[in-house]
Amino acid sequence: MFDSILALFLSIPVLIVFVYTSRRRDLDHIPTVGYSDPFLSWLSAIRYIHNAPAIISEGYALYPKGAFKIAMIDGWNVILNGNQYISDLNGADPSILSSVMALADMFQFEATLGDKITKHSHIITVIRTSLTRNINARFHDITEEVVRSFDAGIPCEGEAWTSVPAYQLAADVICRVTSRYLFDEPLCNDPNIRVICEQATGEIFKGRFVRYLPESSKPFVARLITKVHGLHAGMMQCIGPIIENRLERRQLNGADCTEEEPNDIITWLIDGAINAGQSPTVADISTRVLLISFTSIHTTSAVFTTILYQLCMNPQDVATLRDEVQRVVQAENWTRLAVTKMHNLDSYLRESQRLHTIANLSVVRMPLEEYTFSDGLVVPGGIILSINTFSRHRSADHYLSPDTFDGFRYAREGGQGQSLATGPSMEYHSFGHGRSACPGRFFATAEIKLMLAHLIAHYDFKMEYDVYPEKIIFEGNALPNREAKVLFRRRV
Ligand code: HEM
Repeated sequence: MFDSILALFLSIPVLIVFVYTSRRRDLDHIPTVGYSDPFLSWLSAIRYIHNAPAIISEGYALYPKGAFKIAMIDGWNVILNGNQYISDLNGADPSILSSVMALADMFQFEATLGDKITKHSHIITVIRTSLTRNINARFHDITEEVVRSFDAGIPCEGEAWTSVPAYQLAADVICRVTSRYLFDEPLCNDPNIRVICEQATGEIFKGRFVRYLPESSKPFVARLITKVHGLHAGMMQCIGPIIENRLERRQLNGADCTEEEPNDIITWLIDGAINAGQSPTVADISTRVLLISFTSIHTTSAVFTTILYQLCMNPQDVATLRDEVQRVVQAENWTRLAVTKMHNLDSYLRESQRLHTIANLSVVRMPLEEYTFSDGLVVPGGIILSINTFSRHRSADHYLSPDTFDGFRYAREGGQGQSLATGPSMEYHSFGHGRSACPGRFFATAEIKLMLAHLIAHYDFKMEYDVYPEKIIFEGNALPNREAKVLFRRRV
C-alpha cells in the first residue's frame, strides 16, 4: 500500500515534466484555437479528434488571413487561412516544405513501410508519368472492369430494387478496377492481390496511432498493431517471381527488351527505379505497390461515395447528367475522350469535392528547416502545417452562395474555360496545391467519372433513407458514412 502511494507520488513530477516538454514552445508566437497551456491543450486535442470542422471554422473566423495552431494528441498543427500562404506554398521548394516527409511523419512510414520510400521518392514521378500517360491506352480495360464489377456488386433481378451498402460497393469496384489497371490480366484476378491492396490503406493508416508513442517503441508497436509487414510479405509472394523474371530478362537483354514488357505497374516501377539511378528489388517494388494502394483505393472510394450520396439526394441532377452521358457516348462511344467531354459530370465532381472534401485540412507540409512566409510568419523545422480547406471551400470570399450544393456551378458550354475537377486553384484544394499536388488525380477522376457515367446510364438509384448520411469525422478527415445503403434498379 505504502509502495503504491510512493510510486504515485513520485510519478507526478515525471508526468508534469512529460506534459510540459511534450508540447514544443517554439510555436508560442502563433495564436491557439482551444487551450494553449500544455496541460489543458490535451482537452483541446481530444475535442479535435471528432470536432475538427467546428475548431477550424472558429480559427478561420478569428484569423481569416492569418495562421493559428491547434493541439493534436501528438503535437501542434499549424493551420493557414490566407491566400498569400497558398501562393507561398505553391512557390516553395519541396525539399524545404516537404509533402512527402509530412505524410511519412503523420503515418510513421519508417515503422511500417521502411525509410527507402522517403529517401527515394521516384514513385511520384512514376505516377505522374507512366501511370497517368497510360490511361488512354488502357481505357478499354478499365471500362470492361467497371461493367464487370458493377454487375457483380449490384445483383439486380428484373425490375426490383436491390439494396447495397454504398461504401463497400465503391471500395470493391475501385479495388478491382485499379488492380486491373495496375496489374492487368491475369495477375489482377489473383484474389490475394486484391485483398492486400484493399487492406493496405487501413493498415498503413494505423501508423497514425504509432505517432502517439515514444520513439523507441515505434518499430515494435507498428508490428503489433498493424498488418503492414504481413501485407508486404504477401505482396512479395504474389508479384516477387514476376519481378525477378523481368529483372533477369533485362539483365540478359539490356534495355532492348523493354518495348516487349507488359504495360503495367511492375514495369513502370522497374523503369522508375532505374531512371532514378536505383536498383529495383522485389521488396522495394512491393512496398511501393502498397503505398500506391494506400494513396489510391480508399481515397477514390470515399470521393465516389460522397458523390453517389449527393446524386441520390438530387434526382433532377441525375436526369441532366444522363442526357449528357447518353449524348456524349452516342458520339464517342465509351472512350476516354467521351469521359473528358462530360463537362457537367466534371463540374459535379468538383462541387462534391468542394463541399464533401475528404480532407478538411490539406496541402499538408513539413518544413525541413526554419521557414519564413511572405507575411513574416516564421515556423521552425519539423512541424506539421496545413491549409484550412474546410473553411476556404465555404468562404463567401471565394464562392457565391458557398453553403449551397450547386452541381453545375463550374459547367461551361463545350467546357470552354471550365475549372476542372483535376485543377487545383486558389479556392479549391481537394487535390492539394502546387508542385506536390496529388499526382494520381488524373487517373482518379477518369475512374470516378467512368464509374458514375456507367451507373447513371444503366441504373436508377436512391438512398434507403432520404437524408445525406452522416459523415465520419476523424481529425482533419471527413469520410462518407460506411453503413448507408443505396437502392439500385437496372434501367431497361
Ligand atoms: C479521388 C481520389 C484522391 C484524392 C481526393 C487525393 C487527394 C490527395 C491530396 C489532397 C494529396 C496531397 C497533395 C498536396 O499536399 O498538395 C495527395 C497526394 C498524393 N496522392 Fe492523391 N488523391 C487521390 C487519388 C490518388 C491516386 C489514385 C493516387 C495514385 C495512383 C494518388 C497518389 C498520391 C501520392 C503519391 C501523393 C503524394 C504526393 C506528394 O507528396 O508529392 N492519389 N492526394
